[in-house]
Amino acid sequence: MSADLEPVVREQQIPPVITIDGPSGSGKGTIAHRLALKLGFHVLDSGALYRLLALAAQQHGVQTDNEKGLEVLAAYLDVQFEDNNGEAMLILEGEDVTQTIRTEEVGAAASRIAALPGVRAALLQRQHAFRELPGLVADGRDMGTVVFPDACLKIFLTASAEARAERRYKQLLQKGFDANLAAILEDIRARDLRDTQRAVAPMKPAADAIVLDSTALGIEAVLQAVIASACKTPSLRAFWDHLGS
Ligand SMILES: Nc1ncnc2c1ncn2[C@@H]1O[C@H](COP(=O)(O)OP(=O)(O)OP(=O)(O)O)[C@@H](O)[C@H]1O
Ligand SMILES: Nc1ccn([C@H]2C[C@H](O)[C@@H](COP(=O)(O)O)O2)c(=O)n1
Repeated sequence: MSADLEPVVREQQIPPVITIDGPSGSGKGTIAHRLALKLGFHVLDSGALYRLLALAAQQHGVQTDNEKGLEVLAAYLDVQFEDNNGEAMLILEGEDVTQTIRTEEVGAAASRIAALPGVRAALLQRQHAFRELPGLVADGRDMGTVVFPDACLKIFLTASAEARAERRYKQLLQKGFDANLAAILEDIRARDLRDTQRAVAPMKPAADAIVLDSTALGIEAVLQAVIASACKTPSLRAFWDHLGS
């Protein structure tokens, strides 16, 4: 943090939170990181926590419907989020699993265990712990509705399932993986359905969220739209004034 930003940060009693919720591939993670970098805020990728728990369950032979077993695993989950030249490095029980947790298989397992109320409750405190000065940008499905209902700015980022599948397809090809667009679209639709239809903390925009459809918008245009909303948010004003000066 630069020395001249210190008085701005000292004025904040409770660290401000910006939430970015939305379905898989809507661009939440990309926008959350870009925005956090601009503001010098921390980042919470809450989906990564569900993915880490799903992977740990797989490694320890805990079934995705074993709620009690998953709750215990969540309570003792040994994870670290480390910074690797500006990129998050995810360590599970001492092993770098940054890439391993990004497969569609782990994503689908994460979506299944995320429907269990005990699992969500067990991960709540870990998510709250990310709220530190100078502030936090949190992305997920229920950041604005359940985890940080008092967030000063709530964005719900969406896009058509087709556009999201296309983005994921390109991302996989860029990383050198084999990919099948039709299969990705099917996975995305199945995940949307599970994430929106579950009884507890379903994915939906908070009543006070700004809904942004990025189907026809590039990353830079989405970032500018979010920044425009952030500039109008009173508790973030001092940060933007500082950045502009
Ligand atoms: N507006 C956009 N236009 C085109 N591509 C985009 C846009 N936003 C994000 N992308 C690309 O789409 C891919 C998925 O983005 P990202 O990982 O940020 O989505 P996400 O919502 O966080 O997904 P998940 O919930 O599955 O983690 C990335 O390759 C990213 O560069
Ligand atoms: N706040 C959150 C974040 C994630 N999940 C679940 C549902 C998702 O399908 C899965 C993986 O998330 P992703 O990494 O794709 O963002 O985890 C959730 O229920 N609540």
